[in-house]
Amino acid sequence: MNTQTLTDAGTLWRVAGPVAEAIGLHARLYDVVLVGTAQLPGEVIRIDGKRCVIQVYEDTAGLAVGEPVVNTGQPLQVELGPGLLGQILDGTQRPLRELARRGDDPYAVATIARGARATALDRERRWDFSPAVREGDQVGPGDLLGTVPDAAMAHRVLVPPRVSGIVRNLRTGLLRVSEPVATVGDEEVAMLQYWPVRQARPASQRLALEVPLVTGQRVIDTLFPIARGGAAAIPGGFGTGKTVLEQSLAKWSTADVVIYIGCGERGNELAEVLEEFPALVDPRTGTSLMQRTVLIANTSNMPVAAREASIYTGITIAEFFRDQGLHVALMADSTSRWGEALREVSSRLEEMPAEEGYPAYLATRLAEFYERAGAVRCLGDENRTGSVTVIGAVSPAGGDFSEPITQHSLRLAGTFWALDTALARRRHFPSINWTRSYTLYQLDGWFADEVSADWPVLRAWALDMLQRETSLLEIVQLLGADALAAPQRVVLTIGRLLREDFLQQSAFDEGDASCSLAKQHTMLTAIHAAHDALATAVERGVAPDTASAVPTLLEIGRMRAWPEAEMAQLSNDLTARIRTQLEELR
Ligand SMILES: Nc1ncnc2c1ncn2[C@@H]1O[C@H](COP(=O)(O)OP(=O)(O)OP(=O)(O)O)[C@@H](O)[C@H]1O
Repeated sequence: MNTQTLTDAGTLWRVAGPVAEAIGLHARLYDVVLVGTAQLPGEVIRIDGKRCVIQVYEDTAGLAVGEPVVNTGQPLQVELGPGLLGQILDGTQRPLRELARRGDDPYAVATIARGARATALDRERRWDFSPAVREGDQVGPGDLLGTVPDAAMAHRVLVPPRVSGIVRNLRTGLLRVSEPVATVGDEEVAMLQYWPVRQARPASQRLALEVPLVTGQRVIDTLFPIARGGAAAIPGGFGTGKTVLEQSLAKWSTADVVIYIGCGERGNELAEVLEEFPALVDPRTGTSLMQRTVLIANTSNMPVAAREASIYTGITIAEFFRDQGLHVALMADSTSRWGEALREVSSRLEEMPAEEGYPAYLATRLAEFYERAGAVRCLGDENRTGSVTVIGAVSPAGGDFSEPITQHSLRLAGTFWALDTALARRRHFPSINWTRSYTLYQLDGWFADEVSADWPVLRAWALDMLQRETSLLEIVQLLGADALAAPQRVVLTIGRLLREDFLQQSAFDEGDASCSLAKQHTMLTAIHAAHDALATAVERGVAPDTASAVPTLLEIGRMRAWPEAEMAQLSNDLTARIRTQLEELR
């Protein structure tokens, strides 16, 4: 290619939906360019000889051939620093509240003016910087320079990757994000740092995934736990409870920071998320959950290219908090809408479609996203560890799990929580199907050490009971309950107790929206003891229906309301009464 005829400013040649082409532009792949007189930001996604193909992050209506296209020479990057927590951003990190405020409507997400500019981090706000080093100290990538209070936490200001040297010109006190806090080697280091979104941030070591992200949801923690730093896929059809589940996870899981990417939901649905999320109360602090949340919002009526970028923007911000030694939970709702954006851009590029019209690189792109989940030892001498756990909702059309996004997510995520339309219709929530879901994370050791030595045995027992119940119910449907032997009828009774009294958990029940691991263990122990007593009675010849009808068994349904402090006592007491009642039967 003759680069001599190309310059940093080219000319618009063709526009098709979110895709534009420029000629005469000297650019590298993934450079950010400003398109047209309106200076709409876009990213070079293909270079064909002298033509640059650009995906544009804003509505391209009104662009005309011949308008200028200017290369910024930078890849798509995000601003990182204090002030991110509590923000609502779009896929290219524009602060929506700030932009909407100028238009006076806080939820007028879709009407933000084209080409509107605002930086993600406020340039005027001052932060109280307390240094943790002294001038003359030698520092390297990831070392702590100092902290500033941000929302409810101390935000660590770290030496950026690839920077090292002697600390000079160290400052203290009130500073703006762009003002240097120190010079390290030859580089001025400010709180504000940039990072290209399509590149994973470095860490010193990836760690094995041995600790769960505790969620407070019984079906998850007990049956299908997710590792801190792991990835989960939540496929579910319309109305199966994806949003409620993701909100419960945001609220109750043991994550320090939550990144929520609302990806291409309908405009009004997202408005609901924007209204609901700030109203969620953080159970740890009693203040708004937004204090430790960053919301990234992209509605279907916003440009598709920005939606494509949003998951990379989100995961880069997540890695930034991970590098500070924090545990981050990133939720994407939903990756299907993101995949649709990819499909639309690809079809405009006239690429050869693969499965269901998605581009052939769908699997690679999804993998690039999921692979950025992980637990790491961070750069720096503080011996910090941090993690990013990715939870991706998938909304397959018609609840069909054989479609490409569900199938690829399944291969990439270690945990699969399959939401079930039939369960949701029966109001069984969370509607996680226990026969189709699974976890590949080996966390039994952690639960045995931290909760109770018999946790793995109880968990395996519960899974087995539920599976046996499912097979037996199929027989009952075909042949009726009379076809079952007495011990099989016991399995049906216990399976029902497990489903109704253990797995069901309403997100709207104040006392039960979250359940501690100790309580989960106590509840399961009580059901297990009830099983043993019931099986013994039936072995002695008591009719299964008579045994299953003892009134104390019904009390198992009240366990979820037991106060934490009294549950051990209440459980021992109930178990003893169940045994006595069953022993008295003849
Ligand atoms: N854990 C839960 N506890 C109690 N009720 C729930 C729970 N999960 C879902 N529901 C009920 O199901 C309804 C639908 O849930 P939700 O809006 O999360 O579904 P969705 O899968 O996100 O739907 P959509 O496909 O429209 O995005 C809720 O309004 C609520 O009534």
